[in-house]
Amino acid sequence: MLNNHYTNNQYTSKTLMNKVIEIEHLYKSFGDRDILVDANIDVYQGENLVVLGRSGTGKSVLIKIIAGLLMADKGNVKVLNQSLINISKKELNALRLKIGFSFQNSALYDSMTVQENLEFPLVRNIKNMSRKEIDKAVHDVLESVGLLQAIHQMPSELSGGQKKRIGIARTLIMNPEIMLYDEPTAGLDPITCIEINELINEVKEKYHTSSIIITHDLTCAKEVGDRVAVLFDGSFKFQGTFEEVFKDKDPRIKSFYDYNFIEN
Ligand SMILES: Nc1ncnc2c1ncn2[C@@H]1O[C@H](COP(=O)(O)OP(=O)(O)OP(=O)(O)O)[C@@H](O)[C@H]1O
Repeated sequence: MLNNHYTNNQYTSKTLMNKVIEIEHLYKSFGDRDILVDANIDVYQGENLVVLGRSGTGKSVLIKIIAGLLMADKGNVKVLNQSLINISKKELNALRLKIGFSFQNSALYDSMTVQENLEFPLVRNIKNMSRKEIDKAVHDVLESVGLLQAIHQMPSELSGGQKKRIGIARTLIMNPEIMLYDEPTAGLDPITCIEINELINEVKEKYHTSSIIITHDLTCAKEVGDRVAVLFDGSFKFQGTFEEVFKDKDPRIKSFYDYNFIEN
């Protein structure tokens, strides 16, 4: 595991310097269903932004747009100072290398060992790496996620939490500037959730990433979120620190809280 000493929710004005993701007046519909309707949100360098919202409100759609996997209908989306509107395929491919996407299901290749899964993005995207360099990168990233011992295992031999770690490692091996986590603690037991929350904070510290974390888990939101933004009816209605947002007496916030049993 990483060995660092930081305080969660360390959120200072120093963080609020550079915007790494800028979303202005974003619209996205599927057929006649409006999913994102004038959504506005920024992510600042070095912060963990947690996005909360009920099922089907468009949280995954939002991060897929940021990762260039879906196109916006309207609005401005800028990632690392690059506008995604009218971006060329070549520019998008280059940008995607700087974005790590941790999928809900970890998205590992079942027929490959952990080592092969981790090598895959390197071999595919970086030419001229020597065997020694690849081995070192795999070793280092596995050490970072605390799973060096799993290097020769198949995904089917891993627990849900271990798969999640390897999925995160596979994105970290590319040294991304931005991490997008889609429900990183979904389906995990409470202890493993705590470990994944710690890992998300450790990744931020060690890899200097800026991240969006989508979750329904308010403990996760509280532990990893420098800032929290809540999506309702297609746009962000509440933003602030966890404490600021959940101090709000708005019934929409209260109903969210009532379904999560955490200490205030
Ligand atoms: N490619 C697509 N084509 C058509 N509809 C889609 C597509 N992607 C998402 N949707 C719809 O958009 C809506 C928002 O989906 P999204 O996956 O973003 O929800 P979510 O907020 O992440 O929900 P959950 O918390 O349950 O994961 C859903 O109704 C979904 O069915």
